[in-house]
Amino acid sequence: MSKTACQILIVDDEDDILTAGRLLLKQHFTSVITTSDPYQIPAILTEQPIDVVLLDMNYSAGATSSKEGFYWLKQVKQTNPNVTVILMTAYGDIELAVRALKEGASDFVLKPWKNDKLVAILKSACQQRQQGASPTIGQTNQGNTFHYGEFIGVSPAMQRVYQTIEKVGATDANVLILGENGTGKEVAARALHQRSHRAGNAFEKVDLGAVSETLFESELFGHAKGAFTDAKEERIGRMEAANGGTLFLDEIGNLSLALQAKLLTVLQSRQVVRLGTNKPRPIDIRLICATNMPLYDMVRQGTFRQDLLYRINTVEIKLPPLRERKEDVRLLANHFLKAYSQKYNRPDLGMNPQTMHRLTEYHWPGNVRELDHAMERAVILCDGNELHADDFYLAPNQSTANYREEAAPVPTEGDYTLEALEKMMVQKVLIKHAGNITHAAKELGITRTALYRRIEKHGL
Ligand SMILES: Nc1ncnc2c1ncn2[C@@H]1O[C@H](COP(=O)(O)OP(=O)(O)OP(=O)(O)O)[C@@H](O)[C@H]1O
Repeated sequence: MSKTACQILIVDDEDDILTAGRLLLKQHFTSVITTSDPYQIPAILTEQPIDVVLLDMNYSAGATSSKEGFYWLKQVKQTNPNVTVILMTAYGDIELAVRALKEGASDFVLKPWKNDKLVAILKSACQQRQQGASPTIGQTNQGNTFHYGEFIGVSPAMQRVYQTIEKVGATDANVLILGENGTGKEVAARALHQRSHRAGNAFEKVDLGAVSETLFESELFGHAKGAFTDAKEERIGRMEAANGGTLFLDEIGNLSLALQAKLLTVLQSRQVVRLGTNKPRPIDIRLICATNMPLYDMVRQGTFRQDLLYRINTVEIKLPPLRERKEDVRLLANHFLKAYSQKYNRPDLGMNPQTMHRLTEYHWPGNVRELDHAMERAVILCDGNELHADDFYLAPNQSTANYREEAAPVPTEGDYTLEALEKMMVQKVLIKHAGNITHAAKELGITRTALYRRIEKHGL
């Protein structure tokens, strides 16, 4: 096995860790130096061409605050800003590790480490040093497509998303995913779950925008038989169903203040009480929340509880809108074109450069979901073997362009079919809520999925 050309320094006060690390890493890297005395760090870095420092966060006996780790991280960066630092931290230190990443560490490993994982992290760090750039995650040479799990995209903004998912996926940290509709928040939540030790257990998604105020408690916490009129059977709630796994609360920004208080109580106590009972039941869940609403503004306006926000946002992932990553539009368009030409048996279908240009310039208010649906519709409706911009029915670029009032065809007498009326109603409500799917669906009394289906059906 050829070794990676890389000089690694391990700093830890426990000799056992140093020995285990040295024995493991010497098999994979050209040079491994160890020290149990962090005060030696500046001298070693000055005398030796160290590429990567694997640094423990606590040194004094019994210390757990990680203060020393931050101090030594700063010393390493001051002595040689180009050295890559990987921190070693105990399992519960996730918040500190996140802070360390902000302060210049490149990555962290949980102690006790898994040999394969540690070697992979260090190999990637060494490669990064050699290339002088941050590594791209999940790059595969499949034509001109770039995959990271289910995600497609090469833009720097998406690279940052992949890197954060890699770093926090394996932990139990609560994650808040922010982004417009259709940017991939659920894809990100599933990717986090798949990378966690909970991957073999449930991934329970609750769309809080679709749960009514009255059903919230029985849906989330469960109920006993007879707890209310329709409670014919005992039922466990979604929180208990997620036990041992991940609970994904989508559209958390839609919760009323009263329900926010109820949710917070459960998250703080880590216990649920089924409606109609008084027995608390412990829950072990990893919490991921998502919303397209401006939670920080809502806290300022008093419509979202600050204490709840701080409980759910240990790590934040922001999914960028598609219009801000034009390079990804190209990749996604090619990906969907390939998928739908296969699905609809149109193997000769192609797209000219002008059409691709129009797609990259379009503002995609519905983001990746809209591009996906637009491509499917274009593949189905296109007459020849070349897709044209007209096949996509792109509205002029403006934020609510898809739902402009003048575009709403008012049914004329004799045209009062249910279909026509439904289309008019959906369009009117979308206009009223400036294209906000959650609000429009709520007003129409249907789920967001049902609304998306109707938007598709009526070509809105
Ligand atoms: N980067 C991406 N690559 C490939 N497919 C993507 C990407 N982002 C999103 N998608 C696809 O777009 C659709 C919408 O994604 P998803 O449901 O995760 O978005 P969302 O942000 O949760 O939307 P909403 O806020 O409306 O619930 C899905 O079909 C998903 O697979």
